[in-house]
Amino acid sequence: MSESNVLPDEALDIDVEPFTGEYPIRIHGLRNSFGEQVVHEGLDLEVRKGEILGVVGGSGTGKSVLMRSIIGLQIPDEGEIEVLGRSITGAQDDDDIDIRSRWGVLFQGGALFSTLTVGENVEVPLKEFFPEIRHELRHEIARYKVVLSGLPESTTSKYPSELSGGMRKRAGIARALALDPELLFLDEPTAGLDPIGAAAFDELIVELQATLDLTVFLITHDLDTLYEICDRVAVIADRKVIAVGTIPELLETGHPWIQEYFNGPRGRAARDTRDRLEARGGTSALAQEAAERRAAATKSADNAAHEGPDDGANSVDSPPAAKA
Ligand SMILES: Nc1ncnc2c1ncn2[C@@H]1O[C@H](COP(=O)(O)OP(=O)(O)OP(=O)(O)O)[C@@H](O)[C@H]1O
Repeated sequence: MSESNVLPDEALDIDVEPFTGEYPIRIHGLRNSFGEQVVHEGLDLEVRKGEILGVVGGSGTGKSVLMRSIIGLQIPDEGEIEVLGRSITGAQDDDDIDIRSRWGVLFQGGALFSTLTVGENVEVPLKEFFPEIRHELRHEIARYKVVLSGLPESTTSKYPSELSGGMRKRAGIARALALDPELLFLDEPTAGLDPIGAAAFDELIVELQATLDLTVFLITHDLDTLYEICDRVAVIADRKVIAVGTIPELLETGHPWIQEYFNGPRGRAARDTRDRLEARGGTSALAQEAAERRAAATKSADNAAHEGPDDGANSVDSPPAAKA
């Protein structure tokens, strides 16, 4: 990293005590509905500090709605959501320190502003929450976040349309990290990426989690991601979280959807790769082999479906299939 990427310690010297409790996200008795359709009913979930929690469930089971509820974009019918020790459901607009500055979000499509450069996109939350930061420092922070997300520094001045799907996801991560968040929300981050890009993105998430001490809420259909980087997995079915734990713990529940999801052919393949490579050691080797297996899966899926991958904007995969 160049000298210019080193930030002064006081760059984002915001007067907020980091959360020190055990569960930065607590949800109790959540109910969400759209007209007649009840999406969640009596949903409970606790996310542990410092974990990467994978969130899985069939298509339309309400994973994204759950994420939107946690970050205050969806007002629930009932229930209590506490984030970083503060009630989201009871939050007031004029709360002194805006809780939204303490999380970063990567939405499914990346949701970058197409008319802004990558650097300007990263600067958007900085301008919103810290308008007093002088613009040179803001540019510097943006450049730093771009590099932190594994992109060349030159990407800062590029427009989203000039980037590959994988680069756009990384740019989305750079923006999600703009405010040095404690929580990172990712909605299907590897969907639409090529297999090697998906494996590299998994590695990025692990690195960021470890170096920035993040708690990560990760919605995914990608079995490799679940096996390789998630500490625990929460399964949504029947309008609630039916189980949460490590994958071996989930398998002990005997729930048919869980069995089919993790013990189907793709689930077994993901697990075998993980086991083999753990025995050998080394996450890079693991990522490489998983990438090769993903490439093979992609090829066979492409042959079967005769469909090309999209640009990642709205890619949704049906469980129990692994991400193609
Ligand atoms: N704004 C909305 N208005 C009406 N219905 C909605 C709205 N948002 C979500 N829904 C419905 O809520 C249900 C859950 O949607 P959600 O996007 O959370 O599913 P999901 O589990 O993330 O699915 P997928 O895995 O396919 O992305 C769906 O049936 C969806 O149509």
